[in-house]
Amino acid sequence: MVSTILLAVGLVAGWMVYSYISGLRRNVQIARKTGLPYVVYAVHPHSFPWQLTFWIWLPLIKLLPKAWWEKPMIVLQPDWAYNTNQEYFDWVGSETFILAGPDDITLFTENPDLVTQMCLRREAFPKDIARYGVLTMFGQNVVSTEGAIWRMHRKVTSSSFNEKNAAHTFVEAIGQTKGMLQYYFNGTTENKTSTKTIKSLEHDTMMWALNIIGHVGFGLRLIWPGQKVPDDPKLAKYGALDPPPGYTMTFAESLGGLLHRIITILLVPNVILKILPFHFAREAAAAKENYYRYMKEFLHDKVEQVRRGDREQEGMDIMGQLVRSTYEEKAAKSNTPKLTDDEIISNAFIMTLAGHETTANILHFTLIELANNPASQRRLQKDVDALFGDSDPSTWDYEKNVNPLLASQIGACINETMRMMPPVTAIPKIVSPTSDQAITYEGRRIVLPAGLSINMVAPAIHRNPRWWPTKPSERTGRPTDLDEWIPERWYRATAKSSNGSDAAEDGEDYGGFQGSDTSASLYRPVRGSFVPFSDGPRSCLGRRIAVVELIAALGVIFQKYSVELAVDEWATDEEVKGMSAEERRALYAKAREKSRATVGKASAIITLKFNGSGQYVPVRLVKRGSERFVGDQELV
Ligand code: HEM
Repeated sequence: MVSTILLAVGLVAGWMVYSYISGLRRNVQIARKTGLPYVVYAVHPHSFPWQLTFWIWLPLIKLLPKAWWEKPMIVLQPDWAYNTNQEYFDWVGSETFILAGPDDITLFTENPDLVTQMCLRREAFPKDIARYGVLTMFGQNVVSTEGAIWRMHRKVTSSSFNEKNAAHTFVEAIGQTKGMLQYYFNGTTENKTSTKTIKSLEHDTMMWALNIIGHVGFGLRLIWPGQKVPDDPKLAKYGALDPPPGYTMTFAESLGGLLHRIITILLVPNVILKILPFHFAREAAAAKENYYRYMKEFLHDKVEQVRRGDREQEGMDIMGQLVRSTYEEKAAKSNTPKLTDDEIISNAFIMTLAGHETTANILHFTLIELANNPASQRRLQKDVDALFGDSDPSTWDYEKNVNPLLASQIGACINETMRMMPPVTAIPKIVSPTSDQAITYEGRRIVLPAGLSINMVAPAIHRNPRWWPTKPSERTGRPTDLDEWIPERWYRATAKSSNGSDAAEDGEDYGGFQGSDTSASLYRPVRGSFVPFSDGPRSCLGRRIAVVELIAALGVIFQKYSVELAVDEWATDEEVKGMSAEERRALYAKAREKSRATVGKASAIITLKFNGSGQYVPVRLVKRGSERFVGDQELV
């Protein structure tokens, strides 16, 4: 008996060693055959065992002499792309390389030409949808599918993304930003010169973006604390600040909980989560149950509305579009593939998620960076004054103002935040599983094997000094200023030379906004070197909506207010009042140093943010003219 067990254990161990060695050999051969630079690792950073246990191994590896691990270990760390940017590519000495491990092999690139080829040739380089399993908890959707199924999801979802709805979004974003200001100033912005210290900016910008997409996308009226709940009982259910009867969470809480615990929810079935003796597990299960129930009822109401032939008068009515594609009489009778109820809910979920977290992160980081960079903030206010003067934001006209806003310091700041902190840090593609694909790289023809994983490393692409105009940093003395948030770089002249990409669009209309992501009056990056929204057929469907929300919010906030870092950690308000200019300058420098360090610790769980890690940058909104720090040109 014992010998049988020993034999079985020996066989399993032998098989594991054999698979490990043969897997590693095979992947190294594949990497070598491409002719691209490659690195070999005993463990692949994307492998499941490593992702689960890296926190045990990394400190142990660090016990070895630093020279052995310092550079090679970069790529094994989560968020290396954001935390170390160019460093690993510099160490490998190439803008593109292959990492071969025993159980996986991936091509990493920060080369704009390659990025463009891979984004535009959708069938040759489809999306690596296996990486999006996390977003399919309710069913398949436009983000998580490929091929013919994706076309069906895209066709149904894209029709709402037009300029009429962008204009509607502009108005709603103005209203929600006013709501946020009222909330910060406890109901009245009239006589107060400053808010209290705000520690919840990440949460509040999420709420701002959720309220906008909730209304524009789904016709829901989500509100700020202190605002009136809508009279319509159906709408009141989603906007309520306390859970309505039959629910244990508000709609916003259920979505927030779902996003906060998304990995737990994906890995552990709800029946188990519910019986686990941990608060976070029960909270995760409750969030999923509550959200699913809200959406089921919402779906049910929409189906009834569609059957009655009613249509929303304004807004994108994303749920209506989804429901009509399946339930409208004509669609119901046809034999074309249709979305199931769970796929409708899944698409609604993904639109809500994609439509709020990303945009919120950009507003959050832009506000922090404007507080860190008072001169840039003053320039932004000058542009807002020139565009709008004292006029009431409710009278601002979308068509007249959208291009001037995008061409102003507001556009420059948004671009700069998306360059430095792209919400989606890794854009995953794969070489078509059915055939090898040739690419042109640095003038050479390279053949990539079918099925190879590809990772486009957005933060590195955005900071690559070969493709971005740069100069030595005035602040740090480093040879490039690309690791610093400097919106003024967007006023540099656009270089005539391109990266010579010969990749062409396939000419098909995949819906959504067709124009450029950045203003023609600002610096135009080489194609493929600025991809916060990706590029080509699978690029972001909501990019116009996102940018419109952001320009509206920054316009409204900075017309009347400035944003400053709070310094409570070092000095009371009374102490600040008594300080000399020199002392205030030193104090603000300390706050800026801490703020920059905190922003540097952001991590990418779905999108780049603080991810509930307890980190925050404290700020205050101050009426213009009453600033303690940022209004003083001599100071900063
Ligand atoms: C600053 C804000 C935003 C950023 C940086 C951003 C970024 C991105 C990126 C990089 C992708 C491609 C992901 C990939 O290929 O793996 C994407 C896809 C997508 N985004 Fe956004 N996004 C933003 C806002 C929005 C908004 C507001 C919406 C909707 C209201 C939205 C809806 C979508 C959808 C539906 C897709 C999938 C498109 C497809 O695969 O056909 N996004 N986004």
